[in-house]
Amino acid sequence: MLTRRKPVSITNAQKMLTDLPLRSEVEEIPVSKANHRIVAQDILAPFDYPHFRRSGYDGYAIRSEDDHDYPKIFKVVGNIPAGATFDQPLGKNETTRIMTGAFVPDNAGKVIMLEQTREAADPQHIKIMVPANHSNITEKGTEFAANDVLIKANTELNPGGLAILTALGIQTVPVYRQPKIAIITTGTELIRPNEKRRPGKIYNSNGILIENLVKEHGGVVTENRQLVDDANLLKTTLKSAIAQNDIVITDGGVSVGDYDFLAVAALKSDKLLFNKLRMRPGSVTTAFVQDQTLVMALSGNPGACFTAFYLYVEPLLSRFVHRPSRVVETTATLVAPYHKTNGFDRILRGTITQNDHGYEVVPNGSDKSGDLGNLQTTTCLFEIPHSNTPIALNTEVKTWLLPFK
Ligand SMILES: Nc1nc2c(c(=O)[nH]1)N[C@H]1C(S)=C(S)[C@@H](COP(=O)(O)OP(=O)(O)OC[C@H]3O[C@@H](n4cnc5c(N)ncnc54)[C@H](O)[C@@H]3O)O[C@H]1N2
Ligand code: MOO
Repeated sequence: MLTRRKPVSITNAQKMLTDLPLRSEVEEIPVSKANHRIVAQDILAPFDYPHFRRSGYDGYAIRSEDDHDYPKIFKVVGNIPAGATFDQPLGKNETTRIMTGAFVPDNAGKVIMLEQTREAADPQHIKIMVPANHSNITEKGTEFAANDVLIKANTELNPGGLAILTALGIQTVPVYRQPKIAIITTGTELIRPNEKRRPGKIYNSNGILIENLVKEHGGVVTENRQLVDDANLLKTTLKSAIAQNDIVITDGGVSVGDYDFLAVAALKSDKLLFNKLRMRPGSVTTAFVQDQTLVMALSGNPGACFTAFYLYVEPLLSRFVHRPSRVVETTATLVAPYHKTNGFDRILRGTITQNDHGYEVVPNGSDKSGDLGNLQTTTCLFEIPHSNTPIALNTEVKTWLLPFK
């Protein structure tokens, strides 16, 4: 029997998901594996950085009190390559040859660059021609004092951050655990890429779409199953995916058809959040909680699947790791005509450009739920609000900028 569904606005659906608690946890992982992970607490410097005085140039280290009356001959009492140390204090008008990055003797106050020196008659001596304007020494603790914050909590690490941690001798870092995501695509019409094309069958494009969207946004895909439409098979697959993952994403079988078994699972679930949205494409997007695990049931239509991923799933993946959503909501001026009217808010795949006045948006080809030709080139989604009359040109429309585009 057909059950009437209660349509929910995009904003309300997003709020229902935002209010849902997620199982965020912290784990300690090697810094070498932490690129793009979100740091779970302030990371403090374990020591002053640099932790010894370092020469900024290849040259000669001298005492500050000898730094006058040039040109002047100094006695060379040592040679300090990078990586070595030098314990003996410099005496009056004594110097040591020193290389960039090398340990500066404790009582040296300056490094004179090689270019400002000349060989003396005696190889044990060097002639320094002019004074240096700067000490040319990087003092201990110049960049960080011990206990300074190196990386703030909730920061996404990047290669630069990994370098900072490594320079400070930090080998592991506490980060938010990545959400474990199971993907279940459904449909007896689906075939795999290596299968022969035949009438009635289509290649499963949403499976690879969702898997890579999830990975791009920091989820770990634990399984990506493709099921024929079979109520029992779905039931057992769903049960095991729910038990082992933080979020389960399903695709297809969520409308009102004879084989739409996900729609049935949603109605029987512990908590149905929504199974009809006031938006198109993606009106059938459904969310429910079963055994404390969220199931996001996306439409089988590729355009709807793509749209709903960005509006509902990406924010969940970001929130799981305490990162702001990468789908940035803004407004843009609609600068191409759009004549269709809709009872539901229509979300168009668009192309965004920025000029001195702000963003401008135009539809990027088809707005059809079942079309996928524009998924590669779409840079934003934007909303044509429901109305009986066509939207006027140059109206400001709600727009979501898509990441990785
Ligand atoms: N009587 C009604 N029929 C439909 C309604 C309705 O309200 N009443 N809603 C329509 C809308 S809107 C949508 S959207 C679709 C949603 O259907 P489902 O989410 O249940 O998805 P399916 O029926 O399984 O498939 C829809 C479409 O997408 C193709 N598909 C499915 N899986 C994949 C995949 N992995 N990769 C690529 N393409 C896929 C599938 O073959 C269908 O063509 O329902 C309308 N019907
Ligand atoms: O719900 Mo469908 O995705 O509008 O076309």
